[in-house]
Amino acid sequence: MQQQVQNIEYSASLNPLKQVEVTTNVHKFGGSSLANAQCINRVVEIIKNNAKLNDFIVVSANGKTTDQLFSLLECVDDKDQFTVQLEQLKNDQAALINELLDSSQAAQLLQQLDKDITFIDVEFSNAFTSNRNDVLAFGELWSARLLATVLSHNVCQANAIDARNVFILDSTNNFQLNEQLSKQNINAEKLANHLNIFTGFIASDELGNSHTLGRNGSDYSATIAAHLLNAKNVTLWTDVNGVYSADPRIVNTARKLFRLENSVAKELGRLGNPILHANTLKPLTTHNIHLNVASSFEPQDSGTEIGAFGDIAKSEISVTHNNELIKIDSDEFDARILEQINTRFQPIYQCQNKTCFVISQQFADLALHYLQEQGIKFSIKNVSLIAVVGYQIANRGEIKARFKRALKHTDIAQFVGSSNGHSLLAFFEHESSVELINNVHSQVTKDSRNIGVVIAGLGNIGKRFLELLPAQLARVHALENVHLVGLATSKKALINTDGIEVNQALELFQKDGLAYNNQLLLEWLSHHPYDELVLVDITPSEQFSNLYQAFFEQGIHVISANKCAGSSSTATYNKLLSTQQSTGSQWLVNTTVGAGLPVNYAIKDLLNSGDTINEVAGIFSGTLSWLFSNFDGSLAFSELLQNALEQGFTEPDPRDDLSGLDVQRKLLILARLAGFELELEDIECQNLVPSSLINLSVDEFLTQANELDEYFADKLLEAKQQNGCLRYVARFSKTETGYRAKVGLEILANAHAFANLTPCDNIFLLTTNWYQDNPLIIQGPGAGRDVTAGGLHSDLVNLCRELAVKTKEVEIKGIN
Ligand SMILES: NC(=O)C1=CN([C@@H]2O[C@H](COP(=O)(O)OP(=O)(O)OC[C@H]3O[C@@H](n4cnc5c(N)ncnc54)[C@H](OP(=O)(O)O)[C@@H]3O)[C@@H](O)[C@H]2O)C=CC1
Ligand SMILES: N[C@@H](CC=O)C(=O)O
Repeated sequence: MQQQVQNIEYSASLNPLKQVEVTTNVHKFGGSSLANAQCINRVVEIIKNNAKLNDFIVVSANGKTTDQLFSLLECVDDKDQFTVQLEQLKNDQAALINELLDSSQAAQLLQQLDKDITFIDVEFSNAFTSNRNDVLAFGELWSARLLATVLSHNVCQANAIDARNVFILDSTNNFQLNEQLSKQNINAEKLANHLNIFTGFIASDELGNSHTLGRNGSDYSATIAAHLLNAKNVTLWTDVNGVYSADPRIVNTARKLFRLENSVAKELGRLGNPILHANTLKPLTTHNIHLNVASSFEPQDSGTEIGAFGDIAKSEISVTHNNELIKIDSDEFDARILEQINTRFQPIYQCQNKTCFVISQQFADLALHYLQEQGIKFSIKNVSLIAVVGYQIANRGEIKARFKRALKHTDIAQFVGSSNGHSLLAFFEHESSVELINNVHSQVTKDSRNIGVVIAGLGNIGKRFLELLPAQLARVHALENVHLVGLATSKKALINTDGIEVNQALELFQKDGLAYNNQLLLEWLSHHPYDELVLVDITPSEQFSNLYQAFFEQGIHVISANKCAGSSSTATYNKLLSTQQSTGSQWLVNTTVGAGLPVNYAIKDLLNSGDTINEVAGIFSGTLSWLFSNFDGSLAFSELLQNALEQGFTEPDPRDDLSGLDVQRKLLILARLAGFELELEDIECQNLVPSSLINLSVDEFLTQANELDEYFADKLLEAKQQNGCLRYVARFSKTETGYRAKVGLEILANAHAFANLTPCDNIFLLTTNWYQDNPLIIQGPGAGRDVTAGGLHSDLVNLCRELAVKTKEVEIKGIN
């Protein structure tokens, strides 16, 4: 059982790193989630992993129990049938109890079950005249008692509560909930340091009569309980894994909506969404309760969170349809009748001149009966609806235009914006076809995928990347739905699921960033609310690169400037590649070699075109290129090194350049891209750092860097004596038996192609089958803030372009 040892928990919604006060949470499990012993065991696991003591667990009746009870009530004139069905019901319940508990644990529940079955039998003899709801209540009662007993024996103390002792409906006021009394009751009934298992669906009035809360009443029970308990979160654990941008059984490109603004969710419920029900959402208005829809069959999946959010969540658009509506027309409606219609039949639409309204067919009989009773003359028509729903969508001209475009070839009876502005409604006098619904969905949601970006590393290159981000987001169409949602350095992180204002990102990071650890970061990343999440790694950290495996497992995309993962061991690297490919994550590494130069892209293109890479050679270090191009003896080598550091060319620790490690890593990355399998140690490497400087801190090394001067002065003299120059060269070539790979200092003739570079330039010579006598050359600045940050932006744009054309079909699990 997950007990909060300290009195803190982490906010799941906006800033996951922020500690918030512990509050009561409510979890609701529907009938299909509790259908059999296996399902109940799964629910116990979910409770262990997601609930804490003092939380409320609201349960529906197991599986089809409510249907069985309804069926018994129908048997009023058929004793034989009643007896058979009652026996079946008893056996089913007893079997469930016996499967989940040993005989001593089960005894009391079985005894209680016998009593309940006798009660139903007696009620049958009375023709169920007065206590129908008492019979129906057994479904939830049995479910709550069983779960409480299983939890008590296996997890922690649990207490079953009969909601009829809590929720009191006022029979003198349209059976509205008596909030004050119900609040007192819930506080009196709950037990501290227990899990409180609460029956959904049922309530009673002040006279003690049982009532049910109607279709999907248990969801409603959960949100009422949350409201009375001042709970912050309600999770509806159900058989679907969230709310989609359209019914995924019909639209297989529907997107899961990870977050839905309260008012939009209510609108979906009002229009007949099969998961969100208008009543369930009613209690959410009063305080800031977040409602989560999650799957008990796939509890690790992020579901849909409903609450108060910022602009990113508010931009979500969905399409809902309803073929089971009737339109009632009359010119005899007066204010009193309209008020009754509004309170009793939840109209989806009412015409402006008040001569018609549209209601769900489930209310049709009641509504028609009511109008007849009132002597109103009216006509009715079956109609259907396709609605586009989103925050203040009625005011979004471009969506309205796209919706209309999708309906171009269809007869529309009415096209209106809802009075609350959150939906555009098109009514038809025929059923909406699957094709039409798909067409509307693809037209109105076509670029609504949200991409979150997290930047790790805000140093030399990271800061420049961030500086360039606002202009890129404003300028590049492919980045239209890209949102900066996280920033991290080694010490602190800022995550804001609602988006971090890009123009003030660094200030916000300084002000609001919080200490974090990788575990916390991974937890958030595994439940992020975006269609796609991109992590831009601009750290030099091997430890951070060890998280890639987890990122790829979560389907997160990575853009690396960090070279560690690309040059890790073959086993690690291959595992990363295979995970990345299996989950569809993208891994872009262009800046790991040559900064912004497109050498990685060039190698990939050559291979794609059927060519073979036979040799890669060149100057791969911007720092060493700059140093050796400028080193003519007029300044000490260590002075030049300091200068290269200040210009942002070097690694955070310049010994990674001087030791050859940086070049060795780059050669390995390119060789792997070219299709060779080798380890870093397979590349011979000349280390230019003397042993006296190896074990120092970076600061100590820089202070003592003049120890390098004599060695390099001698080397320069040697080169001059040979009429040559010093260059640190990388060479890889395919041989008959495998390959040869080395990086090291060479004296080159002054006329050599590698000798005549602009300081800091890299040069890559690619010798291939097709570029044999005249190798392909890529040359240009190979290090520095602008070119590297620019290269990372190029990767981001390329990635977003790929993601824009990615189609993801919904896998329907659990939806029936
Ligand atoms: N300079 C260049 O031209 C090029 C550089 N690169 C690569 O870019 C990367 C960054 O270089 P540069 O900006 O110069 O480095 P800096 O040292 O200037 O900045 C590094 C940043 O990474 C952060 N960081 C370090 N470790 C971690 C960690 N474990 N988790 C999260 N954040 C961490 C640091 O945070 P803190 O401040 O808290 O330590 C700092 O913000 C390197 O991998 C480098 O090889 C690639 C191509 C070209
Ligand atoms: N320190 C590196 C930076 C780019 O990778 C270099 O100098 O090339």
